[in-house]
Amino acid sequence: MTARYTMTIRTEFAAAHWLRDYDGPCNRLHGHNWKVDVEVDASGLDELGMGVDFGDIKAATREITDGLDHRNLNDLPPFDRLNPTAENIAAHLHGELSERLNDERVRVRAVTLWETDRACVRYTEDEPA
Ligand SMILES: Nc1nc2c(c(=O)[nH]1)N=C([C@H](O)[C@H](O)COP(=O)(O)OP(=O)(O)OP(=O)(O)O)CN2
Ligand SMILES: [Zn+2]
Repeated sequence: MTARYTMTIRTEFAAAHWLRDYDGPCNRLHGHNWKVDVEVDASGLDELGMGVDFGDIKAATREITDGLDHRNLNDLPPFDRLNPTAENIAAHLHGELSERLNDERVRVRAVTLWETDRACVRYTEDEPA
């Protein structure tokens, strides 16, 4: 049996957005306090007995979300061309985090983006066969 450890951190940021071509009030500028849950898998432990230090996951996440905080997402790449839906934001965060954290032992498993307390998207990617 192979051990797998999944670390999860949560952080948040505040940002405005509006949805292009959306038939409803979300096509007007409005804001959310977005919550971000990041799940990271490790296939083993380091010399300290950690999969990945929670602090390292938080630091990598905040490095990205600091650029989104108190901004209008529609003004920022890639959301100046890609609709800033929870789906697209979660996928974007997953890609940016994977570049920072993935290595031979560590994989970003999922990013869950909470748009409100009642609605979230969880983004994952299938491993290539
Ligand atoms: N699958 C998705 N659905 C919706 C998204 C999205 O990103 N992905 N986004 C929105 C809007 O951004 C909107 O701001 C959120 O709307 P809603 O969930 O209706 O938020 P409310 O707080 O108004 O919800 P109530 O629970 O009805 O009060 C819409 N859909
Ligand atoms: Zn919204």
